Amino acid sequence: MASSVVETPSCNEQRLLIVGLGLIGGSLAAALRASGFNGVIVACDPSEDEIARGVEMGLIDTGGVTLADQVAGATMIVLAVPVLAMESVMASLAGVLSQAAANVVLTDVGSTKATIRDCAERVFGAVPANMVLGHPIAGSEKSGVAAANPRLFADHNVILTPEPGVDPDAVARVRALWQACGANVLEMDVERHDQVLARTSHLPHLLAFSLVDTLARQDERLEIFRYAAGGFRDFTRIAGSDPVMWRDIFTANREAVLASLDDFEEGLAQLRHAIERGDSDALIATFDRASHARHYFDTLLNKTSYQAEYNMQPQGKVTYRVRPGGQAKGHLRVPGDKSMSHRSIMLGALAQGVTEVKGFLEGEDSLATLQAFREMGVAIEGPHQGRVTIHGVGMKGLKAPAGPLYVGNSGTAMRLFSGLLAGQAFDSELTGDESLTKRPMGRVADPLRLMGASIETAEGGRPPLKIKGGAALKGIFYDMPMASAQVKSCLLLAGLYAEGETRVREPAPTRDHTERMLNGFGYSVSREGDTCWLQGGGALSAGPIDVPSDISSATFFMVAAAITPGADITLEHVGINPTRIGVINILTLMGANLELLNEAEVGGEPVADIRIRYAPLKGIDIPVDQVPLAIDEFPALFIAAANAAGTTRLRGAEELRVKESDRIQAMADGLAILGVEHTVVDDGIDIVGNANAEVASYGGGRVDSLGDHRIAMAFAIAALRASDDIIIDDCANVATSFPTFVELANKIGMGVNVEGEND
Ligand SMILES: O=C(O)C1=C[C@@H](OP(=O)(O)O)[C@@H](O)[C@H](O)C1
Ligand SMILES: C=C(OP(=O)(O)O)C(=O)O
Repeated sequence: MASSVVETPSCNEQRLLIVGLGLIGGSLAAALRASGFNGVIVACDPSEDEIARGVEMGLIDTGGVTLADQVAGATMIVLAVPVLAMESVMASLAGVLSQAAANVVLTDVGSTKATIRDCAERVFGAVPANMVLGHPIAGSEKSGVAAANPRLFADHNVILTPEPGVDPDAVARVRALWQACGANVLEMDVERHDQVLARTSHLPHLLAFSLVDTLARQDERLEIFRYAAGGFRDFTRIAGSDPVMWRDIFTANREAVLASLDDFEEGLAQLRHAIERGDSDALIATFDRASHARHYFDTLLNKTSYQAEYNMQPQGKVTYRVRPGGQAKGHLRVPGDKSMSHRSIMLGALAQGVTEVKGFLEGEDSLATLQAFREMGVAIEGPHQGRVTIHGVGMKGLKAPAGPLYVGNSGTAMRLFSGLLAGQAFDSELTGDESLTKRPMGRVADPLRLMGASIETAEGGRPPLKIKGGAALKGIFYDMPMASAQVKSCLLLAGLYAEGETRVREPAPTRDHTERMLNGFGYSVSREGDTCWLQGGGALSAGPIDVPSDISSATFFMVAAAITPGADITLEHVGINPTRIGVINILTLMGANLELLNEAEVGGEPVADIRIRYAPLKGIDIPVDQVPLAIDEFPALFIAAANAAGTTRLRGAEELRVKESDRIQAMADGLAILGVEHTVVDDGIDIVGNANAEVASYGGGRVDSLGDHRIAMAFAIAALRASDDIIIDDCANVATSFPTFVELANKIGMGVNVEGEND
């Protein structure tokens, strides 16, 4: 991997004047000095002692107490005085500014921006074109120049809030000033800045001041402080901050702080009420939500979350570089089934009682579903190593979420949620990531409307979905135009809330986890032939759920073994529900050596260990009735086809075009790069395989997964039989369904390297 040297941007001001030599002003001087700044640094402060200390510490060249004496020749002036002193300092400055350099730029470090903009307007008539308001988000409970710290701004954010008419060159120079101190510089408008800061900084300071003051006023204060341990210390460190500065901030940012205090008081009142009532579910729900949010915040800070990675690298620039060849050997347990993981949370939340789930998939898709229920007031503990405890709220116990529910990359979640939310008393909105935003939702919105739901979609029936609460749903008979378990499940979930019977006919069998799990929760779902139905108005009762390993994830290793001479892989405890085993049937038809061992039934779902050893494959016409039973497995099966003797033909698979990507085209594009002969048709593809075990089946090259997890993993497996490296772009989404894929791939003897954008 190439290493990259990041150079610290330099600040080229000739003479910097810092007005107010406290912690921030002093640290700015210290940071500039440490960066090798070549200009002169002067300071003005009402305290002669502070100036003398600044000189003695080597932070400033010179300084004094009168602004008029310091301003001559300044190319940049930084106002680092308390917020409420800002206006008088600006007024003094206005009188002497003509002595500064002709190209002087003014900036400030005030923690509130609307008041400072108002001061500038009063003093100068308007914010001058050479004035860039700014705020370094860094501080310390210490004050005074003696506490100056050259690293105070390193890796911290500095928010600039330039007015629309400000000179872009002035903005660039202030940006360079802070970048030289190691800060990340952002821009936003004044109002947004003040709201954000009220919530993230001012409110926590207010609470810390208040808590310490309340305790300190109680009689046994000495006793209390003597015993005060970690919790008190962690929560109240910032109560030691400069009182004058904070008085000024709360005076200046009054409106935004009061609004955030209102929200906080409401939350606190709810907690108080829960404690009074002894409502342990409400307490767990709040604490779990907060604890999860706090951990998520940590992953954002440490940049370990897929979401963070994805947000910070908008093109999802995680690349796999997979070495050609390698082995496929070992015993593996792939993570829990994604379809069942979503459903376990949904039904557990609506049940009476506590549902214990084991084997839950800790992938981004099912975690997003879990979080969405927390946002609707459901107490959920975990996941801890696949274990989740859901404190069901009953069919009518969900609460209106505070904002849109974000379901990430998951079509399953959005479609199942739409049915479930159509039956609620409250309005809701469903949003997702960029890929999900392109997927068709008319297939659920249309039949839900027939049931009486009121749903708005974006143009072309795409997300977001806005669902009106309080609709009186009526059961319908729906003859599905496509074989989709998501549409069927959506309607069954809406049917729980509908009057009468909801019946769904499917044109071909699709996965039946919703029906099985509803039955497992004591809610009767009937089936006759291709039609299933339920009566609305019943209740669910909680019970344990054992989620088996996901056959869709296991597929990548089944194909790995099927194409690699000498391979022998056993996949443990895999779900082999008859509506999911298309991949087993298709690989067997192609000649794969595949055995099911230790067959058993857990929680209403059949499971087995799957052992697969290398045997030469042959091309086949894939039976059309197997298509819905293997719908997510085709990207991997295309790689099997590329290694089989002769042609494999797939038809009747137009649904592949509306998954996380157009999977027919995405695979065809990648196969073309590897040099695999193929022909694309509307509803399928013909792939001509190379099946000589002695030589590689195709070349290497760089393919684009288009952010689709299954495309990424399919091409990774393909490398086992390639002649050269396969480099796969845009792989961050593998974390949605199979977070441990790379680890397991390397465990069986493949060589997958994960490269980030800067490698
Ligand atoms: O119901 C489910 O959990 C799923 C159904 C299938 O989608 P369709 O119903 O759109 O075929 C499948 O592709 C998806 O990964 C999961
Ligand atoms: C199609 C898939 O999932 P979803 O529809 O839930 O996004 C998949 O996992 O392959």
